[in-house]
Amino acid sequence: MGSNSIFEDDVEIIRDADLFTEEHTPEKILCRDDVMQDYVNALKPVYKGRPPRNAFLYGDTGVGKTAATKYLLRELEGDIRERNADRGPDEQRTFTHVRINCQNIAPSDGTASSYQVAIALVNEFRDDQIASTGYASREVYSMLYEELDEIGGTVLIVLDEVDRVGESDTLLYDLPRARDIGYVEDTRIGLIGISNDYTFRSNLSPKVRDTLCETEIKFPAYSADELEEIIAARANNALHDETYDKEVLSLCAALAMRNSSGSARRAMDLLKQAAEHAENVGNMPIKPSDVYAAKEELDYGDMVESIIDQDQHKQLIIDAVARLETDGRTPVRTKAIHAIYEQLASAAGDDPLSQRGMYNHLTRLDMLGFLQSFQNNEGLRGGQYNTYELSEALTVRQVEDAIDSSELPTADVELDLDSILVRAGLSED
Ligand SMILES: Nc1ncnc2c1ncn2[C@@H]1O[C@H](COP(=O)(O)OP(=O)(O)OP(=O)(O)O)[C@@H](O)[C@H]1O
Repeated sequence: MGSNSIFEDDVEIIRDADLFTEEHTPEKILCRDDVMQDYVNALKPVYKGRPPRNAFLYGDTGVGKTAATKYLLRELEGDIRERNADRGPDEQRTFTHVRINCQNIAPSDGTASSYQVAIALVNEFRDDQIASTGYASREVYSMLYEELDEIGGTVLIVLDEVDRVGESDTLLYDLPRARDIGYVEDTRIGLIGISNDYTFRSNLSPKVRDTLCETEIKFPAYSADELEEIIAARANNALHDETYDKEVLSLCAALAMRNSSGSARRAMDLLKQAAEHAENVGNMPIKPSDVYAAKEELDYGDMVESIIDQDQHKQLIIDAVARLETDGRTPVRTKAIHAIYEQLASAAGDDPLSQRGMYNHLTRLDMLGFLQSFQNNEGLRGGQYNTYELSEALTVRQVEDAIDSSELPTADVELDLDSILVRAGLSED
């Protein structure tokens, strides 16, 4: 059944790519027995038709918080449905759950307000969506409680990345109390907050903390063996038989352990990317070299992403240093970086920061590992000064990719570095 399509590979390794997506909920949650038992206990009241408990789940990225939540909510829903099937109309239990990722509704460099979370929740419940601005807060909250009241039974609201909910955490306080306060009559509301920010809990106002953290469940990082077990189970369904061996799985687990502090997501991404790499180059089975290539590709993308996550000033400074680097002028002094940065900021329609203002960002970029600094000492005459270049972890191409992908209009701006530097009173060298 061969195909002549140019899109066909000689070898096919991936059987079901959907199993590698974030949307996929695993059939089983492996290696999490203790945690799962605590979580099951926290959800039992819902099954029994009692007032729900609120819960706060925390742990590093990729340790199964979301997967465990999606899995248990699915189980809970199924078990309640089964239970209802055996009971009469008076004994039916209604259970509804929604999950919002607060990161998706927060602006890129800020936090989501209670107002924005409320709008997102209203839109989860309604077919006719409301706009994200233009309503008075009171109006939005009353729409939300109206919707919740109409649903009845128990409603569990899962707020993933709950640390992205900002200072005004009214909603986190009000939602679990809605019935006591009288905002809703019949519906019982439970809140599940998920976070990988350890400081978030202690920053909550005490009254919110006491409610949300009624049950706290800590998800520890996985060991390399656990990571291997988790990806082996996924590989079993997602990849064709005999396209991979234990060595490849161990390598993915070890690299995820070493570079990404026990993240199952990283181990999974490495395996998927290695499988794709093997298909592209025609390796069968997957080789360790495919895994290393996958690691390179993922690291490359991570760095680009983390530049995109920086605020505009920092992106422009990195862009300025990259341009100086392309021109062979790095390591370079602050004044020269500022001269180029100033032009880029103006081109981007930004008010350029003063050299001093920019310097704070520059030292931060050095600390964050985007830039590398050198201390120079020219004695009494020259004094002490720093010079900068892109850090070893960062290439000019990555910076260009990041600037291209972010919404900065400077990607196409050509600068004549020579004349800018001369104008700034900086000689050629
Ligand atoms: N114990 C497990 N068994 C099976 N799959 C798992 C397990 N833990 C994690 N995974 C898988 O690893 C990936 C990352 O897990 P998940 O999204 O649950 O992490 P998280 O802790 O919620 O991370 P984040 O804080 O970044 O959202 C998902 O593809 C998930 O299916």
